[in-house]
Amino acid sequence: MSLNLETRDFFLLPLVSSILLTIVYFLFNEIARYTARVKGLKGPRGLPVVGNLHQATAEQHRLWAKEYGPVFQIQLGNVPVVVVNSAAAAKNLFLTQTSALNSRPVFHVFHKIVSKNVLSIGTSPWDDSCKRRRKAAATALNRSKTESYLPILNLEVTEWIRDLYEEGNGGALAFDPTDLTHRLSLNLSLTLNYGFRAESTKDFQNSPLLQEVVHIETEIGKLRSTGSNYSNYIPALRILDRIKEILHISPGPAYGRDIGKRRLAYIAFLATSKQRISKGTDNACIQGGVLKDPEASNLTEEELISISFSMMAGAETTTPTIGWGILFLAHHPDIQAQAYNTIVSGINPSNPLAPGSPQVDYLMAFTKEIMRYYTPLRLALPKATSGPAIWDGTTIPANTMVFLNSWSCNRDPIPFPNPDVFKPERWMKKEGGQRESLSHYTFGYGGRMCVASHVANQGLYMAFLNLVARFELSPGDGVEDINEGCIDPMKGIQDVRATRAGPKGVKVRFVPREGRKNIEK
Ligand code: HEM
Repeated sequence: MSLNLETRDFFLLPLVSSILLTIVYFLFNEIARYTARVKGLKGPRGLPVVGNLHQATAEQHRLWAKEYGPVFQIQLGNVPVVVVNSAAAAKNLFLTQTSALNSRPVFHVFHKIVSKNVLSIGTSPWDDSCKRRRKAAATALNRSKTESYLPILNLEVTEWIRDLYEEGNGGALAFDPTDLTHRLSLNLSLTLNYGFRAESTKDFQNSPLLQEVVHIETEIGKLRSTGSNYSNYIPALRILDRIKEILHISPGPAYGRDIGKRRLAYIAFLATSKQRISKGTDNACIQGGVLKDPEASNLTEEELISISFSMMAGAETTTPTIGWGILFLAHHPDIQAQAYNTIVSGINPSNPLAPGSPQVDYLMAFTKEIMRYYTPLRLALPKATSGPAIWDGTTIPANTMVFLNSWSCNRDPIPFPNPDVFKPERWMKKEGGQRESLSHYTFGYGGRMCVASHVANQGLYMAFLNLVARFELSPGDGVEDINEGCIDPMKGIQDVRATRAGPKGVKVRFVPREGRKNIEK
């Protein structure tokens, strides 16, 4: 009998102590979570331990703004996050108080495991080095430099059009264009950044380095994601991850470390750029611009690599934006016809990119409206306060994480009346030209806004312009292809928790307007 009791105690004691320890941990953790909140700012509290982690989507934040006001706080595990949801609030915080809201948060997974040594600009907290890197990249990508990149954009878009023609067998077959669009985006990033590209689809598929870049960028996107990677917000999960790694149950942090190391292979691109510049055989490109800029001569090797990382990350956002645009056009023959008619009436439709061709206002307005309506980066990139900021009398302390809900700002009825209606005309002046005073929030806002907005905007415009001028688009024949839900910015989204809001891959038919001749021009 006594032996039995001892045996039971042997098993009971550790069990009871671990249950007690867990309870104590949860109690202390809940106190920590409670005290971490921004004092005086309303917001949903969510569940114990996870807070609002399971609800953290841009659309949910937009709905909460109706209840808690345009600026409120959520809690991701232990971390309070201030969410900014209206155009006026964004102006008040990110523009009027820029210096307090210029930083980026430090995440456990990305900053301490994946990218310990070199950070891209978009993930760097604000300091002198970040300032230098951002200035160098912004100079190489400003409005006037964008002009020198037009031939690159033209070449890539023309190749993409040819690919769409070939893949669809001249309009006979419907197909999902995501892969081809991804290649366009990646080639754009490579050429813009380093001045060289994959010459053909074959080159692209056969190059282990390019295939590696595609894989690494996709994985980096996941490891950077603010909506997943729960160990960023729940410290206990970090211990569990480590245990799983030691017991070989899952790769755990080792996977992130490996991806981070493999990303450093992009140094090979940088070395090629440098060689070409020293031989005088370089083409206009961002790295060339940075390397030749006397003001950027003090950049260290790590800072140059950081700029490379930042440029490659941009490719990931171009693909979903073009993806939505293609689907929208395929399902809206009316808008397609209007866009085509404005091209025909304005410039030669078979060569809309001829040098000197005037900008087609309706197509530029269409480009902006696609960006507003779908908002591919719905929570922009996470920001952090570098000093105290004030909202409506409440102090948001330094080192608080802040989300700009671009999706919600783009649905703000004050700058955008009837925000749920797709209306390119909202961007155009009655007397012609664009309404320069109006801007969407898709490139972010304030001191850390996208440095490549001019180039990205021009690239998207050229893609849509060529698409409409060359093809008549229509949905494929499958049930999913014709379902109108696929162009709904909420129902049609591939993964609502992903950082980038891309469409589900559905099929589209690209029928050439004037047959092969038009494509070859
Ligand atoms: C459709 C295309 C693109 C969209 C929608 C987009 C959007 C954004 C957004 C929302 C941010 C964060 C802004 C903020 O925090 O306020 C950002 C930052 C950034 N983007 Fe883009 N981007 C695009 C293309 C690109 C491209 C092609 C490049 C590079 C060539 C690029 C380079 C950057 C960099 C370096 C930053 C970090 C800026 C900083 O932290 O100071 N982006 N972008």
